[in-house]
Amino acid sequence: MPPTACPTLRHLLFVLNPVSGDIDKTELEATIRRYCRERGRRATFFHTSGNDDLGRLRSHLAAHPSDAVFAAGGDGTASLVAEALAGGATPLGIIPLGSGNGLSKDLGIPQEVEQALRLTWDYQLRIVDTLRVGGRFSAHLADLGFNALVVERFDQGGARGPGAYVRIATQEYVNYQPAIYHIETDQQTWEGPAFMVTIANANTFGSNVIINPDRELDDGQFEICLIEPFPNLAAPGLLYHLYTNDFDVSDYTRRLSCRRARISVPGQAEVLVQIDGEPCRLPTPVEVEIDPRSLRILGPPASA
Ligand SMILES: Nc1ncnc2c1ncn2[C@@H]1O[C@H](COP(=O)(O)OP(=O)(O)OP(=O)(O)O)[C@@H](O)[C@H]1O
Repeated sequence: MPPTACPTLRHLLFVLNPVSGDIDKTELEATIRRYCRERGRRATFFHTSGNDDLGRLRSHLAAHPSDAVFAAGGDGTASLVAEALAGGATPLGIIPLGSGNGLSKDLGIPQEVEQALRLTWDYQLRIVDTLRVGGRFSAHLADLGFNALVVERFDQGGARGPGAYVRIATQEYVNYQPAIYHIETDQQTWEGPAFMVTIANANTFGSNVIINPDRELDDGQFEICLIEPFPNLAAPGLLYHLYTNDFDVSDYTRRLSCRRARISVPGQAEVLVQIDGEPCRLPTPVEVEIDPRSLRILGPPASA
């Protein structure tokens, strides 16, 4: 018998992104249907179109309430469903199908479909913070600078997967010019050049780079994680620290913990930002604020 905090989820909506990942979605739909039927659950489906999905999903949820909504796609689909559910009582589940799947990894959600589907009946409910970055919703990580540029190029290109990301990152690194940032938080002010500026509600990118170690999705604060310009010779050491949970050890990193921040780039009226894996251009200054405990998420049970 599950604890009362985790009621049985009978009607599950799956939001499917037909173009994410390399998996046949017709077969996936049949797998989900069968899995749920065998366990006495009802599965229904909503397909994203790439056009006003947030508005369409909100209308669908208002007309057809369900006990949980699973995002079956990459980080963009997880963030879309998270935004539609934020502030409400219906929890988000994630079936990771994208290239990175950062939010699902941060939550410890299994990366294999049948294992992730276990969360339809065996889960722990988490209530996490979300962010507003320049008025846009973010559940996971947003950034300005180098990674935002790589994500934009990746988005514009046809190739998917971690290999394509690494190839683009290597090409862009050669001529990359760090910008100057002016950052005011509710705690402090910092100004200087930065290779990248990450606005982190969570810990880890889909690439497994740990940009914000030892912080929680539900700690009521976020971090601005700065990587300052570094000489080429320092790159391997820096990467090593980023992959080994040692962000603060490097000479080229610093973190600002806060609840509110304003980020400007002197001389620039707008700036490229990636938010939960999707690139966009935002007017400066970019205002960031936290919405504490605003999203319910199905994570693996503590015993998993
Ligand atoms: N039917 C569709 N046709 C074209 N694009 C779509 C469709 N549905 C969603 N999209 C677009 O897919 C993007 C989100 O993709 P998502 O992040 O879920 O998967 P992915 O890109 O494969 O994963 P990752 O970001 O991990 O590489 C959004 O830009 C969205 O507009």
